[in-house]
Amino acid sequence: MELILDHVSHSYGDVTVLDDISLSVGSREIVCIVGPSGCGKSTLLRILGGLEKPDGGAALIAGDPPSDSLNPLTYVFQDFALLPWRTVEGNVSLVLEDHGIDRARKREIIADVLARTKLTEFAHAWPRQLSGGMKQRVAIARALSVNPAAMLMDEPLSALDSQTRDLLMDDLVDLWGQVGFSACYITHNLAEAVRLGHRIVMLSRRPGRIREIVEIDIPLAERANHPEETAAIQRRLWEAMRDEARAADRELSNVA
Ligand SMILES: Nc1ncnc2c1ncn2[C@@H]1O[C@H](COP(=O)(O)OP(=O)(O)OP(=O)(O)O)[C@@H](O)[C@H]1O
Repeated sequence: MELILDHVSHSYGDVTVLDDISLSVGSREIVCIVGPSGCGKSTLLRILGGLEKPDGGAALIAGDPPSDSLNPLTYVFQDFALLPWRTVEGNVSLVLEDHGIDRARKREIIADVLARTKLTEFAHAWPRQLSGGMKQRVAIARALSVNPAAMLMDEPLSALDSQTRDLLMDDLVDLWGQVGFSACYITHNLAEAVRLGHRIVMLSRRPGRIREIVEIDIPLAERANHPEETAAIQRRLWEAMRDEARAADRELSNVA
């Protein structure tokens, strides 16, 4: 299954947020979207997920989701969005309800995703007992449990400290090696994009237009062993983005 944005434009009132965006997220592909504050990254993700209808162009899905997919698209948010009154297991089980799955199969799916996200021993813990990194693992386990064709990830690691973020990036790389998920992954953090993205789509400041698409052909699992190449890509992205990021920052502070 492929997610496609075809010449998408969008405005809120008089403010044009996205201008003529065309991109695709293929099967087993992680596409990272980077760009200055307010350039429309979250809007793009909502349009891709069908939560918002674009003013111009179209969000399309080509091909079929995996046959056992319960939900073709799932979101992972920065703030984890866990229910505090449900345990880890209960939070995952929530998204499996109303799909007509029998209890044994549900238990099997939950055990599988908790194992993949290294949460087995925390199955009965409450969200308040977990660190930020663990909470985000639960959110990722929950997203994976429906076997989505693609995950829509809106700055999933940005609420975490840098060490936890590094650990979770390693976990996401491992997970991708195991289940080969597809994702559209929004981030402010270029190091994250260079570590996790098969392709990086760089947007201009608002109205967001595609400035550049960078394809990284170093396999995800090997990137940690190529610090010089990845640092060079990150530097180049930052050089291309710096002036726009500064201008966007000034623009936003003027508004405030
Ligand atoms: N529902 C809405 N109604 C009106 N304006 C909106 C709405 N959603 C977003 N905007 C505006 O659209 C612009 C783009 O917002 P969006 O959140 O998509 O950008 P972003 O690149 O994700 O921002 P950031 O990097 O700061 O998270 C911003 O100026 C924002 O204030």
